[in-house]
Amino acid sequence: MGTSDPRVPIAIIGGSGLYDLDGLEILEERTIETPFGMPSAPILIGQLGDRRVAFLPRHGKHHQFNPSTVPYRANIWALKSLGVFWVVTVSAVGSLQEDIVPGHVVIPDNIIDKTYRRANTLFEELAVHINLTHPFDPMLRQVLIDAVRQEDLPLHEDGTYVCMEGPAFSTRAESELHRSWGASLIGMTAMPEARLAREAELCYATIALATDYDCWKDEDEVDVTNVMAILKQNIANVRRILQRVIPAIPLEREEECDASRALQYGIMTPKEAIPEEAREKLGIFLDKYLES
Ligand SMILES: CSC[C@H]1O[C@H](OP(=O)(O)O)[C@H](O)[C@@H]1O
Ligand SMILES: Nc1ncnc2[nH]cnc12
Repeated sequence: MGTSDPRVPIAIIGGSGLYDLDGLEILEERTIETPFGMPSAPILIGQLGDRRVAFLPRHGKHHQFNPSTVPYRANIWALKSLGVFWVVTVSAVGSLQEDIVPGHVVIPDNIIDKTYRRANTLFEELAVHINLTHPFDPMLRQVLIDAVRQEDLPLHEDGTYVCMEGPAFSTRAESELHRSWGASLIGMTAMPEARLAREAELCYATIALATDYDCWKDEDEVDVTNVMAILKQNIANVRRILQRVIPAIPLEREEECDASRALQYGIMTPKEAIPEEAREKLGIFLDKYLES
């Protein structure tokens, strides 16, 4: 595919245990250099029915990036450069609630960000303040909910995801604290990914698979081997959900997503004060507001 080829409207970002996508007719593996460095992996571009889909394994093909070193900004820039608008992500999460049993699917509706050593904006060279009240898009979440229901899988239709820095799992006291906040899930990757997606005016939602009860319930159970064992048992479910999600995304309703105009009222720095280099680097996001 060259630059004149049709845009790729949908992307799937795979988390732990999901390093490829089945059911796709693979068209190309695209290596994309970005102003933020290389993405986690070359991006697989494929076709499912009449829809083009990009797939990117968040932690790299060989899970070589930990949650703090994932190149989140490069990933978002690369997806934007393909013309992506709809981003569905998959994440393994710990459960903070008794009724979210390992193996259950959750479609989270909010996030508490506890990360502290990740670049958290695309816009370092200017001041941009986006609205992030609902970091997961309601319309895309509904598509995910419907797909999980059709698969008849145990589903929780909302929940707050606490994003911790990691890479170590929580202490018992932290786990109790997160529960006391009323949060449902603990994970390490939703931020800054969701925030950057919004800054890039991408519509974003997540399929979270509970893999463990974190340490508030199962002190000795939270380790990578146990998490991966649950993932292995359930990843076929996630793949089936994705097969339903891709054809169900309402491509014609982009403009109904708040994300499609997230920057409209957010750019504080006047055009004249944005350095030329930044205009070039960030033009993919800003040009529509700065031209004329
Ligand atoms: C493999 S256990 C911890 C690891 O799994 C989750 O990643 P992802 O959201 O990409 O599935 C969690 O956030 C940690 O990064
Ligand atoms: N308990 C947990 N804490 C943080 N990230 C996780 N990913 C899966 N289980 C997790």
